[in-house]
Amino acid sequence: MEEIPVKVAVRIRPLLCKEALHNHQVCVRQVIIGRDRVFTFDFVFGKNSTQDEVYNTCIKPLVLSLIEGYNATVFAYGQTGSGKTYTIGGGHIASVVEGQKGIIPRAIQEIFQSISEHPSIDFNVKVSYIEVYKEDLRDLLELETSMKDLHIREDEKGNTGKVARLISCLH
Ligand SMILES: Nc1ncnc2c1ncn2[C@@H]1O[C@H](COP(=O)(O)OP(=O)(O)OP(=O)(O)O)[C@@H](O)[C@H]1O
Repeated sequence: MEEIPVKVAVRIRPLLCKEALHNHQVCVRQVIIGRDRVFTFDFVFGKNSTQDEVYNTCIKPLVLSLIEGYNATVFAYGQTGSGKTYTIGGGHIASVVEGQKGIIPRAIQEIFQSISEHPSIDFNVKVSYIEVYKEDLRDLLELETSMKDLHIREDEKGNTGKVARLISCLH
């Protein structure tokens, strides 16, 4: 059977304390569009799922294939407050406890671990960290100039940078 190149995972976050206090209910049951278009997903993570589980199931295989020379893209998509930043791990990374770390710090750790295990191969790691908000791009690694006019450009082969695509986070 032909392998499907795009995989979709859905993650349901737990209710926040303030939501529980206001007696909010988890509203996700099944994703249905119109009357009968029920959607299925490659992975489903419930409210008790851990960062470790999400990373090991969905991301680790991609990072390992990246080391072998394949391209990989991971992005989070969802309405505001649904848990994209938490899952991607793009918040205050340094202050996050180990088990709570999201995709970015775990992927970076794995990439450099693999590089150190392959001393005979030359690796070139480039990182860009850009927030896409509506039509605006913001360089999160250069905050002073973050409001300058940024554009995504491709080289003649259509490349935009592997790591940037691996850890891109759409808002
Ligand atoms: N799986 C989870 N377990 C525990 N808390 C979570 C989880 N996912 C999200 N949260 C919490 O829910 C809140 C909203 O999550 P987050 O900021 O990641 O949403 P977001 O989709 O990035 O929102 P925005 O688009 O507004 O930036 C945060 O307080 C976050 O810590």
